[in-house]
Amino acid sequence: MSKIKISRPKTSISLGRLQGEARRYFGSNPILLEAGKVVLAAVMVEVTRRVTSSINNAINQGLILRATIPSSDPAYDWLIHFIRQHTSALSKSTKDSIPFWTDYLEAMYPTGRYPPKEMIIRSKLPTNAPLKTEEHGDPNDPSRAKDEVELFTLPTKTINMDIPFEGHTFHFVLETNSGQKERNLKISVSSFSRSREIFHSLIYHSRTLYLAKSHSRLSIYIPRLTTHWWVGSWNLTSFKPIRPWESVFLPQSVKDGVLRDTREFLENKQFYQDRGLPWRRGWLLYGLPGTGKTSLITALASHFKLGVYIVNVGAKGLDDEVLMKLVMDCPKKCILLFEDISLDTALIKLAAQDPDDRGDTDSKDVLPPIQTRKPVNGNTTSSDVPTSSDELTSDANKPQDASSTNPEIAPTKEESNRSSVTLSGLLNAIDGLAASEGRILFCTTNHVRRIDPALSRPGRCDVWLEFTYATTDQAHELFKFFYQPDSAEALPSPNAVTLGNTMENLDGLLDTSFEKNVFTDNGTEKNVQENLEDIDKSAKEFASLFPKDRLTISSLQSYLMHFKNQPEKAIGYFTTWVEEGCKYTFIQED
Ligand SMILES: Nc1ncnc2c1ncn2[C@@H]1O[C@H](COP(=O)(O)OP(=O)(O)OP(=O)(O)O)[C@@H](O)[C@H]1O
Repeated sequence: MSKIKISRPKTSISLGRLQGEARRYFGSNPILLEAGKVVLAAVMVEVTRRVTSSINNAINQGLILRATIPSSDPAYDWLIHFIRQHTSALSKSTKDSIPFWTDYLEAMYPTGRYPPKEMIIRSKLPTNAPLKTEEHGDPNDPSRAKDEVELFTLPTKTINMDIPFEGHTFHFVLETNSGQKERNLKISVSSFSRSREIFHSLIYHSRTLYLAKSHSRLSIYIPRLTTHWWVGSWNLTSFKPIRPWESVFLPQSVKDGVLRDTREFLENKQFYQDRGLPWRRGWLLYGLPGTGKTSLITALASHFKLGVYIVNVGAKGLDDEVLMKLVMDCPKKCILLFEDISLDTALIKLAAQDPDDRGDTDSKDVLPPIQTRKPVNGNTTSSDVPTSSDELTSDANKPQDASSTNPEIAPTKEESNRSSVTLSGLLNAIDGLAASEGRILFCTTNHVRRIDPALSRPGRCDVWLEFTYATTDQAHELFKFFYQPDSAEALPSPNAVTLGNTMENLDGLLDTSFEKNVFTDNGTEKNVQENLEDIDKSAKEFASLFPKDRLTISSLQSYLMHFKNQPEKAIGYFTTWVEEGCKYTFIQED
C-alpha cells in the first residue's frame, strides 16, 4: 500500500533554500543557474528600492511639510529677499544638482543637440494665435496640437540650502533654468513639522523684512520679455534709494500741484466708483532731456511709497498682447511708466499715416485733455515742443501731430521696425476694459510732436506737463541743495517748511534741530543755521549769473560736480564756463 504523504508547501523562503532549489532545477545547466542568480539579485534590489522609497514617502508625507511658491506669487519675492539675508547659508550649502548624466551629455554634445536628462517642459499658445473652436474641426485631433501649442524645454538646475528659522530648519530648493536671463522659476520650502503655522510665520517674517526694505527703498519693476513662458510678467529689478521730494527742482506750484493731484487720486477710489469712472490717472511729461521728468516720477513714487513699473514701449519682444498683460498685472496704487513713448513705438508709425487709416475711432474724435499746463518752469520751450502761454491751455495750443507734414520728425525705417506694439494696442492697454485700476500712468517723451493726439483723451494722459530749461530759481535751489552741509542734508528748505505736507516722506530721516552744530570745511564749529544762510547767500550770487534759456538742471548739476566742496570756485568760474560754451570736458583748475 502506498502511502501518500501530503505536506503543506513551506511558505518561508530563505536565500539558501532558493539557491538549493535553483541548483536542483538548473544544476545540470550552469548558464541557467547564473542567469537565475542575476534575476534573483535584481528582484532583491528592486524590493529594497521599493521598501526604501515607501519609507521615504511615509516620512515625507507624514513628517515633512512642503510648500511651493511660484515666481508669479508676491511671496516669491519675499522669500528670495529672506534667502538673500542668509547669504552665508547660501554659500555654505549651495550645491548644484544637475544630474550627472545631464552634465556628461551636455559636455559631449553641446546644448541643443542632446537633450538634458532633466528638464522643464512648458507649453503655451503661440502669441496672437486665434483660439480655435469646435467649428474649425475636432479640438482633440492630435495633429492640430502641433500647430496650436508651442513646447519649450530647458535643463533644470536646482540650488539647495538649509536655513534655520524659529527653531526649525527649512530646506529651500530654488529651481532655475540655466543659460537664461530670467532664472528663477519657483521655490519649494520644506521642514520637519506637523503644523502649517511655522510656514505662515516664515512667510509673514519674510514679508515684514521685504516691506521694511522696500519702504526705505524704491521698488523698480521691469517686464520679463526674454523667457518664453514668463513673457508678460513683472520682474523686481532693484530697490533704489528713495528720492527726497526736496531733491527735485521745479516751481513750487508745480510740485504742489503734482502732490495734491496724486494724493486726491489715491484717496478717492470711491469717488470714481460712484460716478462709474475708471479709477485711473494719466500724465504726459514732455520736453528737453535732463530736465527732471524721471526725477519727478521717482520722487513722487518715493513720497507715496509706490512701486514703479517701467515699460519701454519700443522694446523688442513686446507686442499688444504682452503689453496688455503687463498693464493688467500692475498692482493697485502703483506708478506705471511708459518711457520715451514717442521713440520706436507704433505711435510714430501711426502718426505718420493718414488718420483715416488708423483704424482707431478715438483718434478721429479727440477730446481736449482735462487740463494742460504751461511749461513747468515758465521758460521758453524747446524747438521740438509747443509753446503754451496760459496756465490752462486750449486744445488749439496743444501739441499737434506734425509728423505727417514734417519729414524731419517722421520715423526712420529702423525706428518703425523695432516695436510690434500698435497704437490701438497701446491705447487699449491704457484705458481698455481690461486695463488695471488704481494706477497712475506716466508717459515721458522728448518728442511730443510725435505723439498721437489720441493719447491725450481723458483717461489716458489727463495732464500734460512740459519741462524746459532751468530757471534762476531752480539754479538757486539746486546750488543750495548741492552745497548744504552733510549733517543737515535732509533739512527742509524754507519753502518746504511752509508746505507741511512735503515733510511726510522725511519721517525718521530728519534731524530737524536747527541748532545742531556741524564742522565746516575749514574745521571750525559753526551753527547750522548760519551755515545755511551762507549757502543761501552764495546760491543767490550764483543764480544772479545764471543765463536764461540756456542750461538744463542736469547740465548745471554736472558743472557743479566739478566743484564738489568748493562753492566759491563754482561761482567764480561759472561765467567763463558759460561764455566758453558750457563744455562738458574736464575743468582744469588754475
Ligand atoms: N528738475 C530737476 N530736479 C532735480 N534734478 C534734476 C532735474 N532735472 C534734471 N535733474 C538731474 O539731472 C539728471 C537727469 O534728470 P532726469 O533723468 O530726471 O531727466 P529727464 O528729463 O527724465 O531726462 P530724459 O528725457 O533724458 O530721460 C538726474 O541726475 C537728475 O538728478
